[in-house]
Amino acid sequence: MLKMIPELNKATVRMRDRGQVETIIRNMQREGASALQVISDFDMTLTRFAHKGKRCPTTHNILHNTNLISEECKAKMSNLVAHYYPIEIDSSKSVEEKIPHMVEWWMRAHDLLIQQKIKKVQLAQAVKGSGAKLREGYKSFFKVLKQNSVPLLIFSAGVGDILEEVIIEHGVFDPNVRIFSNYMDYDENGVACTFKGELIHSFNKKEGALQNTHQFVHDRTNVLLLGDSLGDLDMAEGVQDLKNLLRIGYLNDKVEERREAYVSSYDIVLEEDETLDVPNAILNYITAGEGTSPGQ
Ligand SMILES: Nc1ccn([C@@H]2O[C@H](COP(=O)(O)O)[C@@H](O)[C@H]2O)c(=O)n1
Repeated sequence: MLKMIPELNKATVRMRDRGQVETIIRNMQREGASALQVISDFDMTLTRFAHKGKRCPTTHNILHNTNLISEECKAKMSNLVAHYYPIEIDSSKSVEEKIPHMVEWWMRAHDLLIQQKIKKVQLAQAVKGSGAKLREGYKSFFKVLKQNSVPLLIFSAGVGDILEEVIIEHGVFDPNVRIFSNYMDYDENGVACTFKGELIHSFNKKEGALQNTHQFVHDRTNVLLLGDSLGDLDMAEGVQDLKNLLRIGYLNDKVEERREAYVSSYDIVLEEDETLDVPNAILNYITAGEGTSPGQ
């Protein structure tokens, strides 16, 4: 197997149980593309965490960086990030402790955004040149999924409207891609007036998945899951009759501090890896020879 997927030997890769990873991948390969679906987080998972030493924006930050937002609002949004992001990634706090803070962060940020009277028609232009970058290797990732008709469910606590613009800008909003996220609602003049539906934040994806099982594809029982937070681990909870689940986690920030928690939770951990090399290699392996029996 390792010969077939040499990317698993990259220095950025950590695995708790290499044998188990190999077994899961082999099972998935045996059943092929027709049994597979991919469920992925978006910000800092499909998008880059950093580029040339600079942090890349999340979907919330993209809006922040545009001229659709006043300077006063930008300052307030920055203060929110400075206060709440350290809580989000604090390995000394439990998820239960973090949740009230996350709800507060998202609600305060969404209130600020709605006060800005953002027009839907301005979003595409605003996203262009915002610095949002999908990870290196994204073209191959989206192409292989599209060519093999493998559904990709993007499950994001970001801003869905912005997320869509980012993947449209990159030319990969393909018919097999479905998005489940926080979307804005617009009034009759096309001005954002509220956020629709239940709020999704980084640590309620399990509840979101269980309450929205219709968002998932049910006849594909093998799932490749990609995330960057411990809150992403349960994104496949909405899939019925799940058979094989391989969870790949990007560990982007505070690596030393969070390594243990990530390695004990994700099957494969990618440390400070700005590429999709490993997911791509696994996808290529699974989809290459449906029904064939690959060598070791
Ligand atoms: N006001 C906010 C709120 C959240 N964030 C970040 O966005 C990420 C959520 O999106 P996923 O696609 O990863 O689910 C989250 O991890 C927060 O750090 C933000 O930048 N601004």
